[in-house]
Amino acid sequence: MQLIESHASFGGTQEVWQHQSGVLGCDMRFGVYRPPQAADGECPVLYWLSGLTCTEQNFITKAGAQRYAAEHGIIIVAPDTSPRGDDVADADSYDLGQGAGFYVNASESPWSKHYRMYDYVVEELPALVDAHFPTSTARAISGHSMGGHGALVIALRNPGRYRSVSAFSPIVAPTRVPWGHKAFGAYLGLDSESWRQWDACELIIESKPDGEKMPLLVDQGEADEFLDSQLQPTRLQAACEAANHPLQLRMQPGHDHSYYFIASFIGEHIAHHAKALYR
Ligand SMILES: N[C@@H](CCC(=O)N[C@@H](CS)C(=O)NCC(=O)O)C(=O)O
Repeated sequence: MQLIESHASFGGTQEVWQHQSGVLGCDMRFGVYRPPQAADGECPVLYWLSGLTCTEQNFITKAGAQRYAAEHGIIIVAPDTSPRGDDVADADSYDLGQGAGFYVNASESPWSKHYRMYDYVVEELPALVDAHFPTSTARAISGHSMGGHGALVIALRNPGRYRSVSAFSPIVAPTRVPWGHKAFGAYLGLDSESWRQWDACELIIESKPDGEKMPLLVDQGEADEFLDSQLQPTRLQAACEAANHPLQLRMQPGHDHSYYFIASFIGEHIAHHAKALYR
């Protein structure tokens, strides 16, 4: 592991680390905010998954999360959004290939060689983080847009692994919208039956009545340019109602899809996670 950046921030440090990922078969970078409390003992970890076109930089430079992570004593880990490198498959468009890993394990050539972001976020990255940073066993997960989809799917598929989950403007039903059709068609193949295990709404509808029902906190801007075409949060509302799954969906007037929206509510999300992480 190599330290790429370190900046003092709110009594802690915002760091960027690089490592060789065995799961993805390439070098990967991730941000780690180390709150002041981590100097004296173990802290819980919030994993943040960013959206299309992002690297590990977008969240750490734009969300303003450090102030709240320092206040609550939470380590925040923010990985890149796909495998990277000249020998990693890519596409010309912003919504497929590098910067658009969709937090799935690809089964189709040429993507299957490197695109295993689900295994990276669920297995390899937490093991690495736990080995190198003063983490407690308590974990939470959140994300934005494609990363909101990732956070919801990862939490729903791994009962007991996370204490809380939240999302900003998530792609709640990728099997039913253009971004998902394009990415899943490429990464998972044309048999859409295999897509359903990567769709938050499908996972909720298919969940066992007596399984874990972790409450979902979702913020969505009403002026989001992708609201009707790609995000469609009413699908999540309907799935949660049908399956009796607790959901707090907050429609936020005037807000768009950008990090200005995330910065406006990240403090409330971190407070929400802190309650579960320090319960
Ligand atoms: N219109 C955008 C679509 C991509 C987009 O809005 N990405 C969101 C996540 S889905 C984002 O976080 N962008 C980076 C940023 O705002 O810093 C583009 O073509 O770049």
